[in-house]
Amino acid sequence: MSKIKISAVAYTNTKAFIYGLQHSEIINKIDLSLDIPSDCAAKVISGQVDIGLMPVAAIPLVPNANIVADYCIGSDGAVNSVFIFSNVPVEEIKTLRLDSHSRTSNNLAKVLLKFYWNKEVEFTTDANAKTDAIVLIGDRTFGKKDDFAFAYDMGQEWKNFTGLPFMYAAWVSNKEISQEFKAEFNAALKLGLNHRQEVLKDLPPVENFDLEDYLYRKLQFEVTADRKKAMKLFLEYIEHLEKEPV
Ligand SMILES: C=C(O[C@@H]1C=C(C(=O)O)C=C[C@H]1O)C(=O)O
Repeated sequence: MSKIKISAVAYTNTKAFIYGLQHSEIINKIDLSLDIPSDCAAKVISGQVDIGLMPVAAIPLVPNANIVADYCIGSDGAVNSVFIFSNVPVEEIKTLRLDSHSRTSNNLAKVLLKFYWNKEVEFTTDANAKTDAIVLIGDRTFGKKDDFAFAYDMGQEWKNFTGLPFMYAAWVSNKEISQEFKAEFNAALKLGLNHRQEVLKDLPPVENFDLEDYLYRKLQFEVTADRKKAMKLFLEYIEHLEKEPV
């Protein structure tokens, strides 16, 4: 039987899931690659893999997309790894550099700036551009909050805006996946979440960053009804962004 190809995120937020997959029988039935989120998205969209930990903003681009697991990368309020870092308060941001690793958080920044903060901002993907503010996600943000005059946690800002939790990435397939495999996959992800203490033991400490708080409290991993509602609302806002004349 050919193996199911899976692309997972290479960040700390996904370590418990990886632990679960690696400590379950399912590891022999999958081809696992670890990628930055934007590459996860590209691989699921192109069909290079069958399942990916897909940035939710890019789910509409996946042919035959299906969420295949009960677990995700989410938060309810602050997540502590998805930021707008800025030299000026948000009211004064005129230019913002997006993060090439991201699909969801770049769009979340656009949605929040336009619909919550009512700001027209110029966005760039040019890594060398000098801007008032930047989007930064994942491990590269750990312990960096104090390096900037302003750090806006976008999980918290989304909660302030909508009252809802958030879902950054979900396990999405681009083809029919058997119930049997889905059940085994879910069980493996759950096993990983139940072994977060082991995961923590293997992580090198990070200055100015509480990894335990991150893995147990800031990150929330369940695909709940409210998180699905948030995803739907977020995707609607993204559509409105795209319909705006430039
Ligand atoms: C919480 C996070 O969630 C993520 C953010 C993503 C994005 O912005 O596209 C995609 C996957 C997740 O890794 C994070 O990376 O810090």
